[in-house]
Amino acid sequence: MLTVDNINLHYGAAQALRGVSIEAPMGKITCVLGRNGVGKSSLLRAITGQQPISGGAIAFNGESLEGLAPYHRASRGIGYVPQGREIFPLLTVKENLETGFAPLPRKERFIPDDIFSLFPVLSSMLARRGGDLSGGQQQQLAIGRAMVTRPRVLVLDEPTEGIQPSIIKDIGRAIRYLRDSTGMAILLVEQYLDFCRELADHVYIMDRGEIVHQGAAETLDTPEARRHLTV
Ligand SMILES: Nc1ncnc2c1ncn2[C@@H]1O[C@H](COP(=O)(O)OP(=O)(O)OP(=O)(O)O)[C@@H](O)[C@H]1O
Repeated sequence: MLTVDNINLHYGAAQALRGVSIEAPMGKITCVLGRNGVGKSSLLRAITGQQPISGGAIAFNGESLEGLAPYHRASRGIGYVPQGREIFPLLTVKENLETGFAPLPRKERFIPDDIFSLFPVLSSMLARRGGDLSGGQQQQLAIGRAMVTRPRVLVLDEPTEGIQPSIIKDIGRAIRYLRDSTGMAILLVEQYLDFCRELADHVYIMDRGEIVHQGAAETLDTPEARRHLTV
């Protein structure tokens, strides 16, 4: 499992994470909910190594990730779907998927077929430029690109942001399939409560840089949980 233990994160003098601890077990979907600006992306940037932490520890299956660059964390099996997708607009869909080869040994440098079964639209658009895809198609491409790296932990930053309902359903289905077929740990941060309630095995709520609630998905319906999620 992925373990985040009591981490702090600062941007200069401003503290974005305060003593955050979460666990993302293998074969489970763990969801971190919170309003804008509470520190959800900072948590994922700490896990993927994009942003250094100023206290605490992050480990995968008991091995510390401390000091490892994002590239090395990807080789250890941490796959990342960043907020806003970060598709390369001038590369084709196929080339975007192939950027996921970077952390892989040579014999694993191929695109797994299940990406195209999950997201058939990608197979019909392999030669199209990433920048010409719709937002929903780009999100599917970003998840596909992370799958190319054969992650053991998949970390997703607001996968439903700006996406139409039918594609949100496809993305939810894909995330469930990945949990059930590969047994990977899935950690996603979201503002969209219904998406998390349907998908998550375990939820955390963040508020102002801290974890303020945790429990099964059904506990999101308690007044105390709601209070942290309403503006
Ligand atoms: N590069 C940065 N430099 C300085 N402050 C930052 C930086 N990135 C984020 N912050 C601040 O840290 C806090 C947490 O931001 P973060 O992006 O982690 O929140 P979030 O919950 O992901 O929000 P959103 O849902 O809007 O993406 C915010 O107050 C934000 O302004």
